[in-house]
Amino acid sequence: MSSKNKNTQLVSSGRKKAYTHGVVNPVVQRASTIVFDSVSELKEAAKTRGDKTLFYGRRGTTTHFALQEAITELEGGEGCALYPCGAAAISQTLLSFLKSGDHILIVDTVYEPTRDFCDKILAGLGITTTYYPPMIGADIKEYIQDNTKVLFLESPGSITMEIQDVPAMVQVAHEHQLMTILDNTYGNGLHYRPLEHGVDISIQAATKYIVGHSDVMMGVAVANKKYWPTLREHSYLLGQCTSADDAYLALRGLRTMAVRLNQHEKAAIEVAKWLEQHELVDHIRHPAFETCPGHEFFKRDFDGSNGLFSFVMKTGNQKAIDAFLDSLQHFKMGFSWGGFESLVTANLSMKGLRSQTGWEHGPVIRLHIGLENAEDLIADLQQALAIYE
Ligand SMILES: Cc1ncc(COP(=O)(O)O)c(CNNC(=O)CNC(=O)c2ccccc2[N+](=O)[O-])c1O
Repeated sequence: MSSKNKNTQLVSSGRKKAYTHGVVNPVVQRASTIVFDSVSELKEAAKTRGDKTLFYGRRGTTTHFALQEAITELEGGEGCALYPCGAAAISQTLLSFLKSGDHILIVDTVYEPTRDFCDKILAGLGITTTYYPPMIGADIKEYIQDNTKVLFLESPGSITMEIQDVPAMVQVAHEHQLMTILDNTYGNGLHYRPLEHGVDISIQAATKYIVGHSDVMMGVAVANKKYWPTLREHSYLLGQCTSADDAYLALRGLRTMAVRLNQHEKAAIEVAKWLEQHELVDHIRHPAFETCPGHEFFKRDFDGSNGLFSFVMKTGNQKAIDAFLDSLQHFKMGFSWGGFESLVTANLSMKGLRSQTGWEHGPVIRLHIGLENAEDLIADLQQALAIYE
């Protein structure tokens, strides 16, 4: 389904009368205990307790069911599991399908806490990880071992924004009976739907664009028909649940996600174009720009971009970076993105963030372009770059 049709879907999905009781939004149904009036009623509920049936708080309530339905439709899957944050969605999804002795392939540009989870938790469970270069494509087959179970992708990659050739890699993975999981926080279901490209499970930090207001932590994982039953049951056994209030706020964010993303995309391209011509900037790492590795795959596979991109300075040192960051007024330093506010993070190098790919460029500055006026953001960058040396 194209993104423009998705606009209507984002307004109408998850609004069954059973969830809304006749008003526009779902009710906020907070619960631990669900009570039953008879043994037969309890037995009936137990039969479908994992499938949007009121049974126990940990299985969710109608508020959760409404959000799960909407995100399942957004990503085009069989079912959606909810988690307390994006990192939990990643770690608990991996734990749902791996056992000691297994081996996994993780893209080298993966979000750093995902790397830490693999190196510090999975390794301790006897699960080994190999990181692969993001642009490897079908040559991923060279990395597959007899005990490899999962190919994990994140496209674009964190901070350096490389877009992967997902269909080519997924084809090789499936030829070798691997499960494929993709961190789709950037693609958000509106601009990229991994399951349409053969991926088995799409994960998002709903914390970002789905919630869209920097006030809820949440993760979501949408699986296809083959993997949904296991994901649903194992996320339950791992005790993964979220509050009805957060589910309500995430669904509320979803309703305006298309409109917000239009503005994020428009302003980010305007700011990136201004930075592209700046004498201190080496190149732009925005998927919609030819200077971003994998731009050809973005053009082929994505329906749009958002407020997140990086740019690379020709030169710089920590002192210059710190002075640049401190002088910014509208761009705030903070560990997240996808809300209405503009944010900035900077890395002098990619040391410690990559193990398979070098970084032969200058400092990387990552921006999240919020909903402020683009001219104001450009003026802010202009004055901060003026003192950069
Ligand atoms: C692609 C992707 N996938 C998962 C998550 C985690 O989501 P969560 O924050 O809801 O757990 C995120 C979180 N995004 N946050 C950021 O990128 C901000 N930077 C960090 O969180 C970060 C980066 C490097 C090292 C440590 C951190 N950190 O704050 O933990 C993500 O970008």
